[in-house]
Amino acid sequence: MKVAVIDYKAGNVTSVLYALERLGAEAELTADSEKIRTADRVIFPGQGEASSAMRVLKETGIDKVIPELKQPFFGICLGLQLLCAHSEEKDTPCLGVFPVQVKRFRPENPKVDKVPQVGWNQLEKPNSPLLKGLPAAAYVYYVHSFYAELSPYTIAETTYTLPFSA
Ligand SMILES: NC(=O)CC[C@H](N)C(=O)O
Repeated sequence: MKVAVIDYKAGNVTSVLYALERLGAEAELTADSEKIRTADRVIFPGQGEASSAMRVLKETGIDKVIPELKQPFFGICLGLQLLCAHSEEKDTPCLGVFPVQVKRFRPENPKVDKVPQVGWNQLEKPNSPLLKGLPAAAYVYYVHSFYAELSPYTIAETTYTLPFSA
C-alpha cells in the first residue's frame, strides 16, 4: 500500500515515517501533487504554525489537492487543524474541508492549565470504525495551544479546559 506523507517543510515526519516502515507500508515524504493524488492513503503530520504551513501548501499547490482527495486521509494535530475553516493561530484561513473553527485554549486559571497543553491525555467518546481496536480511554500525546471545536464530524473527544475534537 502506497502512503503519501505530505512534505510541508515542517512537521513531525520522522516518527510518522518510522511508524509506517514498522507497519510495512510503502511510504514517501512528498510535496508532489500527482503522488499525493494517486496514493492509497495520505497522512498530514503535525507540528508547526498554521499561517506558515498554509503558505507552503499554497506555494506547492497542495492546498487545492487536499480538499479533492477521496482516499483515506489522516491529519495529525496541525494536519487536522488545517482541514478546518479558520484558525485563530495568526488569524489564518485554512482549507475549509470541515466548517469548523480552530481556537486557542483560554484557561480560567492559566497557572494550573498551561498553554500549550504538553503531555498525555485520553480519547473520550470514540464513535468511528477508524478507532476500532484502540483500548477504552486510550492515551495520546499532545503538544498544542489550539484545538478544533466539537462538531458533527468529531470522531473522538479529549478534554483539556474544555472538550475538543481529538
Ligand atoms: N503540534 C502541533 O501540530 C501544533 C499545532 C498548532 N501550532 C498548535 O499549537 O495548536
